[in-house]
Amino acid sequence: MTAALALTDLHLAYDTPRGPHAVVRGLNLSLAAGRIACLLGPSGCGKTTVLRAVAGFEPVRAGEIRLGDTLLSSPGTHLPPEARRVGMMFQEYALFPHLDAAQNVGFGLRRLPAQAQRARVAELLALVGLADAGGRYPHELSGGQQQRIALARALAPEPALLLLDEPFSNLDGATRERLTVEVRDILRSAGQTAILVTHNEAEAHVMADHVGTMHGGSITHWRNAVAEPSEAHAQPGSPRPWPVPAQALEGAST
Ligand SMILES: Nc1ncnc2c1ncn2[C@@H]1O[C@H](COP(=O)(O)OP(=O)(O)OP(=O)(O)O)[C@@H](O)[C@H]1O
Repeated sequence: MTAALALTDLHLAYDTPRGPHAVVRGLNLSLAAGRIACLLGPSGCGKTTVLRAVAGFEPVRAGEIRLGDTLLSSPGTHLPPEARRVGMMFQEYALFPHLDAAQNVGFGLRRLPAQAQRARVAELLALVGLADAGGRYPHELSGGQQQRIALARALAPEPALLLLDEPFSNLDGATRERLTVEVRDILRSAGQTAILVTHNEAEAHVMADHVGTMHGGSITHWRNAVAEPSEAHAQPGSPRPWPVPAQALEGAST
């Protein structure tokens, strides 16, 4: 089940031979279940570090990270990555080359009975528009198709939160634009809470409900994105109304 995310007065730092290097200083972010936020900001401002901390790869120096009712991280708490129900789709998060598309998608489902696994894999392949590609190996797929399989793999275990770090940056311009819209519609139809990191402002506004700009270790601006309603979003029963009313601002910054 998708869940709300809250980062409260978050402080993150790397240990270096010269002492701790503070990267994130007092960052606050609040994202309702089913919403997509995007973090924008200059290179080196700490966007990836925030995602790494949410995924459980970096400890928290101060503040806390909560997903739904679960405290994921605080100075005294660190849930391991595999216990967080956080999925990841990263640019460099390549598919396993020796597994076909269906096996890649099913990778995180090995605890399910075989029949349930097969059904879930088929559902995910259909969701990303590659129902017939299950038997193909990564090298037989285009870059855009590989990223769609990577998205299916990330969504398969039904993460409460999905993190996307520059997922389209290896793709050519046209594929990138098309996939941005496709991925947005898939996430919205799944009602998936997600955070996207990108350098591309246009991409941020197409993908996200909220755009946070990072500077100096915190989010200095948080605004609702303005984009055309997607078809998926316009369906009756869609998890969220569109457009998001301007007054529904739900993130804050310090
Ligand atoms: N393992 C590490 N050890 C020490 N410093 C690090 C480490 N990883 C990142 N940093 C530093 O932390 C800061 C934030 O890095 P981060 O990768 O989060 O930035 P970013 O905003 O994602 O950048 P980009 O947009 O270029 O990917 C940078 O100054 C970087 O040099």
